[in-house]
Amino acid sequence: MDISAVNALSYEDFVNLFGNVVEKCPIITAAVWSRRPFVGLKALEAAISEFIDDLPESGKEGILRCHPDLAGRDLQSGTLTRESREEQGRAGMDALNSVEAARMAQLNKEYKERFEFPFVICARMSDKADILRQLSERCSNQRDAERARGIEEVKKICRLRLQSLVLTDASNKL
Ligand SMILES: NC(=O)N[C@H]1NC(=O)NC1=O
Repeated sequence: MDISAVNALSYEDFVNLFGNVVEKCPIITAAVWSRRPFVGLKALEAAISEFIDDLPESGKEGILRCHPDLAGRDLQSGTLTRESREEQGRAGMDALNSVEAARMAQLNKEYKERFEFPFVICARMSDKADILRQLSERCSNQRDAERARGIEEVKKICRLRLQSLVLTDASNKL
């Protein structure tokens, strides 16, 4: 799918296709449609980043709170979004042994108690050992730094989701 095809999409089709590039935040996609025409995929990505950066801190925390825990309840009950299921699966989150699963659950809980939003990391750029290590390390960060770090991870997830949609045949579903 080239950028002229992206620019030609109605807002309904645009939101259908790109609505989950930021997890469970289709409002972001719906808002950036107004920024067409995009000169390329990077410009679309930049428009999403700018929208996020312009939000108040509470809005950024809201985005983080829309993310499911890694190896959490949604994964166990099969209620993850398709994108999140693939990402968590690739990082081995669906194949933790009982010791790893207990550690992940405990650290996710500690993280949420400390920051009041979930730990977010771009799972496709990590593996389970790295995720556990970073989760443990990031638990001792300051809240502001951790909010900013989580948002940087959201942007990495978004970039990879956009690339998979535009550079593969997924867009043929339109
Ligand atoms: N909590 C969290 O990081 N969730 C995610 N990360 C990712 O790459 N996909 C997700 O759903």
